[in-house]
Amino acid sequence: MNITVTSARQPAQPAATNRADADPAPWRPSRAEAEAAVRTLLLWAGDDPDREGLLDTPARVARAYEEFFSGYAEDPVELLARSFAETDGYDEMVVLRDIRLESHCEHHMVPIIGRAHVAYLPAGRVVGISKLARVVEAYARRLQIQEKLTAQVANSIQEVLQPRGVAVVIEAGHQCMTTRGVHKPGVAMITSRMLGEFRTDPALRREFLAMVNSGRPLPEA
Ligand SMILES: Nc1nc2c(ncn2[C@@H]2O[C@H](COP(=O)(O)OP(=O)(O)OP(=O)(O)O)[C@@H](O)[C@H]2O)c(=O)[nH]1
Ligand SMILES: [Zn+2]
Repeated sequence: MNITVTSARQPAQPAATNRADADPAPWRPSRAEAEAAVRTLLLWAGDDPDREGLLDTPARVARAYEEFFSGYAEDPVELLARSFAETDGYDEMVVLRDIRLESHCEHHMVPIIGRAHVAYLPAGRVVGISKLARVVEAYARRLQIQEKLTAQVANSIQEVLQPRGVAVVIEAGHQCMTTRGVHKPGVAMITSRMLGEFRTDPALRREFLAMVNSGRPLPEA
């Protein structure tokens, strides 16, 4: 594998620099520095990073982190920018239920696994449904707390698509509560963010919640 070693502090280039929810890092270490940090953690855990089984582990962990945290390079505004107006006046709720969610808790950097349900009430334009799942993914693949993740997904859809309302429910298990700390398996954290008509109209909110039928067992981690 080719590793480019650079000691220069590179300014991070978060995609959404114009947005209030952007999380700009002041600089990013090089790949080699990231791998060296993993080596330090292996030593600190009590193992030998030079034994055969661990030789490639720093590089593997760096690659895994690239995947886990690829959301920093995604711009949800861009993802939602393409919308369609030819809907013959469709103005009922559009619901995407059971979007698998894989995120990492910002306190312990361990997985948050669950599902998201996203709905909006079109005001003229609709968006490709995969884009709603991509927005969930763009925010989930960052270090998160569930409340912020839920708000970010709803806010970005509202801001870009400007529908009559947006509803987001996220149900997830936090491995920082199951594999460490308080050790309580089977606990689901449920968060919701209702905007526009979903916030002001209780019947609409009930209709959405009935459709998503939250509370079923969470997906396996
Ligand atoms: N509100 C909220 N809390 C979270 C989320 N993910 C993890 N937490 C909690 O964040 C808290 C961090 O608390 P601290 O006391 O600073 O950390 P800690 O000593 O590791 O806490 P314990 O997990 O209780 O062992 C814990 O209570 C976690 O359960 C989340 O998405 N939202
Ligand atoms: Zn945690």
